[in-house]
Amino acid sequence: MVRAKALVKRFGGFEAVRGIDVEVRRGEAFGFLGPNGAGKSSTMRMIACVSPRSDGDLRILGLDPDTDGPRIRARLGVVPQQDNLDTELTVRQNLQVYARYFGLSRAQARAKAAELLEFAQLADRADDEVEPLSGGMKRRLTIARSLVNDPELLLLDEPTTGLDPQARHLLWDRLFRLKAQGVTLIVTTHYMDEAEQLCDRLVVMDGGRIVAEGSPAELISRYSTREVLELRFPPGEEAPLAAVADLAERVEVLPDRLLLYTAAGEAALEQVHVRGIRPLSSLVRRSSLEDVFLHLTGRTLVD
Ligand SMILES: Nc1ncnc2c1ncn2[C@@H]1O[C@H](COP(=O)(O)OP(=O)(O)OP(=O)(O)O)[C@@H](O)[C@H]1O
Repeated sequence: MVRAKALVKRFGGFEAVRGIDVEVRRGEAFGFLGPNGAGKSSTMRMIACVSPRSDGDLRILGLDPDTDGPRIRARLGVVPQQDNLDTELTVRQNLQVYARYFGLSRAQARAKAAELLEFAQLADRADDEVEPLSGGMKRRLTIARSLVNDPELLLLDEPTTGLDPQARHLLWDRLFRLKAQGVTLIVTTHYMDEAEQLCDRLVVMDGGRIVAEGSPAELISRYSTREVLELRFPPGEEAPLAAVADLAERVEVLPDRLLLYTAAGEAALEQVHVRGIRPLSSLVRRSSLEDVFLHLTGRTLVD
């Protein structure tokens, strides 16, 4: 669906995307995970054919965006980072008018809007204005609108940023449904849990480069241990790093806590107690993509 080789995006002298190789296969959910400024949106905009590449090779659906932009765009759905719904129109009209842009007849546009209202679980709000909708509803409507042309490939830039947990889960559920229908998804996100939930494969980006690639499970087993013991200490107090360093394969020091990477978190915690170390709180959890990112870059995803 997408093949990028040594893909570069420059803004003046600044390289936002610094020679990345990416391959997205039909039917998969593929993710770009990284912190703000990693180059995710810049990459997405090149794939969406709205921003030309500066260098390297890019094929979308086997076509070249430089020469075949309109043909590619006709087969894509794009959900931008900011909702750009038409607030002059009702929920239903947003879908119908957009469907007409894509060349559907009036009757086809009406039928398509009805189908997508069901999909977005907005049928009961069909004739309401857009403005009073919740953030999650607006997001679902934006996604529904991106589907009017039955796209093979759907690009979602930070689909759930700013939404509450319930709204996020509802939205993920809609995306799972699309995937089950065979739509290929490409998602950018700085939420590790979103990447873990949604993506079959992903690349971790930082500073315009890809720093790791694989399935969430592969990345976690390659770059982290099975478990993590988190120890929190009072603010301003120096964490007893030397006293715990031998209890883990690796220790990360964050401003408010120590992270001990180990296959056996409970056993390590027992030793912490045996040694008379008294953290404010402790937690044993499974490793996540956040730990992968921390290991690869020395920074947390959301600072
Ligand atoms: N139009 C532009 N002109 C100049 N610099 C830009 C432009 N768009 C993006 N950049 C810069 O390129 C870098 C990558 O930005 P990009 O938006 O691709 O990152 P991102 O990973 O999507 O981050 P975010 O999560 O904040 O959207 C940033 O340093 C950004 O300031």
